[in-house]
Amino acid sequence: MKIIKVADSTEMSKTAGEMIAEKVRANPEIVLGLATGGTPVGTYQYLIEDHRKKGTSYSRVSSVNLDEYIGLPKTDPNSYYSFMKTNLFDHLDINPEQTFIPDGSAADLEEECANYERKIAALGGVDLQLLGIGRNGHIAFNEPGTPFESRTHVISLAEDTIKDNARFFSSPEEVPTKAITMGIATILESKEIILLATGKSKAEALYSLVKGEVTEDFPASILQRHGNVTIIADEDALSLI
Ligand SMILES: O=P(O)(O)OC[C@H]1O[C@](O)(CO)[C@@H](O)[C@@H]1O
Repeated sequence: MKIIKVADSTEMSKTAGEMIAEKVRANPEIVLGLATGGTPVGTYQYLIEDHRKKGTSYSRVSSVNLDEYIGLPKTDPNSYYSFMKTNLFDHLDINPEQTFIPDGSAADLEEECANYERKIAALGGVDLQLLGIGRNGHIAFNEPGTPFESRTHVISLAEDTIKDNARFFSSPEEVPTKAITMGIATILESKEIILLATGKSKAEALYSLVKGEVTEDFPASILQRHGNVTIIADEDALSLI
């Protein structure tokens, strides 16, 4: 694993944004795997600025998102569909029909999971996957205990995750308790992974990710077995390493 230590979240966003924009310019048909949460927002702002100033084009890029809440309509500001439109897609020249997010309102969720896997396969897999990390070690919404061989599936969110994500909602009771998430095996098939983290609250998680035992109790630990992972994190998040 390659670790890039930066001063703060602004520098992290710039470093990650530059890497991603460069890869898009090198391969205009790249398949990007995209993440939500607070951490990647600055990176998306960098990509938008780079698109405006340098003209990096996303017209032939495809994207697949990691996860989506179940039970929120797409139009809800807290759905990841809305998050991606607001924070990224509406500001790029990406074709909305080439952006894929699991449908958390699908009538048949199992079928939706199988369809999502088929979509990723039809795109030829993910070239570059952006990841955040939960304090409990989740990647996407793969909570502790999720099998490493899992593919896109429905998951019940851990109490910790509901508490952590309550900051985006008016109250913890409004946080959905279930989600569709790409599986761990699905994520591991990405050709390249960039994981972002900032702040002291992620320091223990980064320690376990880099130095801990590879165990399903800490899903992100499996990244030790992937051959092309770059962690971009600030000094606080890397303070235990
Ligand atoms: O970036 P944040 O908001 O700390 O979230 C970390 C992780 O948690 C999630 O938001 C899911 O809870 C992921 O999408 C993200 O990678």
